[in-house]
Amino acid sequence: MMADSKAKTRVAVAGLGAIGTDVAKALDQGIEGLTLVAVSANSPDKHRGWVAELKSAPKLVPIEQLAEVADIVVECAPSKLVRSIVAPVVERGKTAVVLSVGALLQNEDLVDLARAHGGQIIVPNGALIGLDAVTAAAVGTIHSAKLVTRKPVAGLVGAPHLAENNIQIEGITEPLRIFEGSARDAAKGFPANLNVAVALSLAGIGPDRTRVEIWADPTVTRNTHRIEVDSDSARFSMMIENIPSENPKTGRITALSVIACLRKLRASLRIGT
Ligand SMILES: NC(=O)C1=CN([C@@H]2O[C@H](COP(=O)(O)OP(=O)(O)OC[C@H]3O[C@@H](n4cnc5c(N)ncnc54)[C@H](O)[C@@H]3O)[C@@H](O)[C@H]2O)C=CC1
Ligand SMILES: O=C([O-])CC(=O)C(=O)O
Repeated sequence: MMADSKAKTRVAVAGLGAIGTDVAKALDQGIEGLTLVAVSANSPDKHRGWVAELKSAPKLVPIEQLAEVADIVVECAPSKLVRSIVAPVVERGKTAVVLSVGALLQNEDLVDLARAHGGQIIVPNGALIGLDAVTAAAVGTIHSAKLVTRKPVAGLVGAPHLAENNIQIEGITEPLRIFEGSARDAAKGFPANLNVAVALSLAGIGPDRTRVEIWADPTVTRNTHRIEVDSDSARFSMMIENIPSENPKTGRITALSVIACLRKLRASLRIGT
């Protein structure tokens, strides 16, 4: 017998930008076992038209209300809002899917909060490749983990690290290494660009031991991430070249990764860790 809508897990999307819009539309198109019940936007009036036309017609509510109406809240908002979106969710023993992973480092107690209340924080692969292999290797011992990111200039402008260190990238004609250091420092210096570094570090050996290099590269049109991991079970390196979405800082595959992650939650066949 088919499960009726009452048996479906209720999902809400916080932030209707490059990622959130695609995720909300995919949920509305149908994901096994899930139903879209609410969305949040900074300027609700801008979104009222298309949201009302969705089959599910989710409510447009402020982020503070999402945890009350949904079982799963997908955070796709600016990183400064992570705490206000995620805390009420995990406090109720519910699930938060977090995209602004970089901000988890300044809000590590959210994980404790989730543990204390039986909630869960899920970090999808997002724009990165290989977190399944990294989490598997981390069951054993990872000796080293490194991320090398190359982005077109448009994917990096405005990052605090550039202003703080007086680094000019507009108009460069050759690749320029603009950062080398830990994932923790990469997240501070590039809060809207380097969620991938923090995701890799949380999957593996943590933000202080995970090394990161960032290049502003006028020769690439894609956000390119290469991970290199050496462990007692395997050595691997993988590269992903992301086509930017309408937000040049965000790869198109990020929203697809969230959709794939949501599909896995209730799918009858689940592939990959
Ligand atoms: N984990 C990963 O691999 C990746 C993570 N990200 C991160 O995911 C987050 C979302 O990324 P994008 O969708 O590209 O950003 P975006 O800037 O396109 O969208 C964010 C949306 O949140 C909205 N917003 C702002 N204040 C709000 C409020 N008070 N209530 C509701 N909505 C509000 C904005 O108006 C905007 O539409 C960012 O923090 C980004 O850094 C981005 C790419 C990859
Ligand atoms: O890590 C991020 O925040 C975004 C990113 O590099 C990408 O989309 O390729």
